[in-house]
Amino acid sequence: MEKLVLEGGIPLKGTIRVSGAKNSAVALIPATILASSPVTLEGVPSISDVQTLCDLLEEIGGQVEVSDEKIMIDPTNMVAMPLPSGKVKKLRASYYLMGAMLGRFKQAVIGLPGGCYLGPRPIDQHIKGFEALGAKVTNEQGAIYLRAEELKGARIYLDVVSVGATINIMLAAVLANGRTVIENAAKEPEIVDVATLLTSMGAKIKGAGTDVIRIDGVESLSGCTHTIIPDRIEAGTYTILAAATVQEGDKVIVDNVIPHHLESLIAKMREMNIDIDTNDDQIIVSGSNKELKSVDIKTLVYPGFPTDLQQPFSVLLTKANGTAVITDTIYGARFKHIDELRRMSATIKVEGSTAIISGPSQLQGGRVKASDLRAGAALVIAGLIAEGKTELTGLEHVDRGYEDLVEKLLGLGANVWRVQLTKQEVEQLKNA
Ligand SMILES: CC(=O)N[C@H]1[C@@H](OP(=O)(O)OP(=O)(O)OC[C@H]2O[C@@H](n3ccc(=O)[nH]c3=O)[C@H](O)[C@@H]2O)O[C@H](CO)[C@@H](O)[C@@H]1O
Ligand SMILES: C=C(OP(=O)(O)O)C(=O)O
Repeated sequence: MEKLVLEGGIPLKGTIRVSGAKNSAVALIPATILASSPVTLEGVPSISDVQTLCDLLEEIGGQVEVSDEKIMIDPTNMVAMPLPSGKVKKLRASYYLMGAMLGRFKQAVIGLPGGCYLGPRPIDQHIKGFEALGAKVTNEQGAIYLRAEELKGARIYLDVVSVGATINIMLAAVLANGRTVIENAAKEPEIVDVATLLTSMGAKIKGAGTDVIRIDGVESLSGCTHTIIPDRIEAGTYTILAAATVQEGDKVIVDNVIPHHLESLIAKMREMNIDIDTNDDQIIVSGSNKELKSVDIKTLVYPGFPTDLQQPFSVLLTKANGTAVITDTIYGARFKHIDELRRMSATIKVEGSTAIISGPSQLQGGRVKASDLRAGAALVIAGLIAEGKTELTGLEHVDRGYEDLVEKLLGLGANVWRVQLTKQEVEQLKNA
């Protein structure tokens, strides 16, 4: 086990490159199960969620070859092996094995997923979709059993706009007989990315990126090559980090971005008085002497402000003048990082699904722990703007979603390093 040590207060500048999107990669990898020949994915981030999914595909007989941001997956010899526990609990996106295996084998046994604990994260809409397509679905001792004689296209209205349910139903429907219509579908860019891969494999999908998706089932799907979109959440994290650390006269360039994916964030940052420009594939944050203004944010489904950037953004708000109100309408309990920020001297109150930040305050370095992935990202930013040193544990969460974090931060001039925890520190963490 390791901790990340961050020296606070160093102004950052230069260029930071964004990797392929975690939330696309973790859906595209299971989607390859549906093909009858090898699929190559390009721009795959080297993060632990990707590694875990590749291991799971190997467990069911897939052949996976990884080289330099490229993964070749040969699904030819895959079988409907049950995956009731073990690695499936390490990540949220293992739920995509349900849709993909049901689609290909008409049966699957998959353990309930893990991932960030953000309050309850039900999968009832995924199951409603599978059942509408003709599957019998049961939950037996923490594993979901799915079985269908035949999958038949259906009209499915999602009661909640869900990224996971939209993608999972697409995966199950592409090889079903007839037409499936998903109404009230999620519109996140990752859904479009998955639809693009499936279409290259031969699927017939219309409307991905809108709230009605139509899928006409086909007989079979074949291999192809697909390049993953850039990670808008990683890009947003570094844009926030840039605004928090760049000094007057300097710039931070966040490279390999689709700026359109981050319009809600960019608009809020401009409201705060941050100098921010975009070109085709970069976001440029320039340092200035302008006072940062507090803004309120409310997380919403895409294209609204992403819940995954709420925690990093809360750190930037501790530097702003005035009172900021953050409301998370997607995950009302996504505030575990706030206790740690308070420990670092931030003035923040949490009331229900709202956090109220009074700024500005100068954060102080300290020992803090990441409770989940974006809490970890938030605390990295906090450590970089704090006075003194910060030691961050819980890195297994951060490693799920940020490729080469230390190297990328060093590239901007930060002083950060990873250190092995002592036995005593490991004990202290276990007892905390
Ligand atoms: C691997 C992945 O892509 N994870 C992302 C995905 O998670 P995930 O796909 O799990 O999130 P959803 O979009 O499904 O969740 C949105 C909301 O719907 C609720 N819900 C969802 C499904 C369901 O069957 N029933 C139900 O009630 C959830 O509790 C939540 O309140 O989208 C979230 C919202 O943008 C992001 O924070 C996660 O980073
Ligand atoms: C919540 C997240 O991930 P997951 O759904 O994989 O837990 C995230 O990426 O912020």
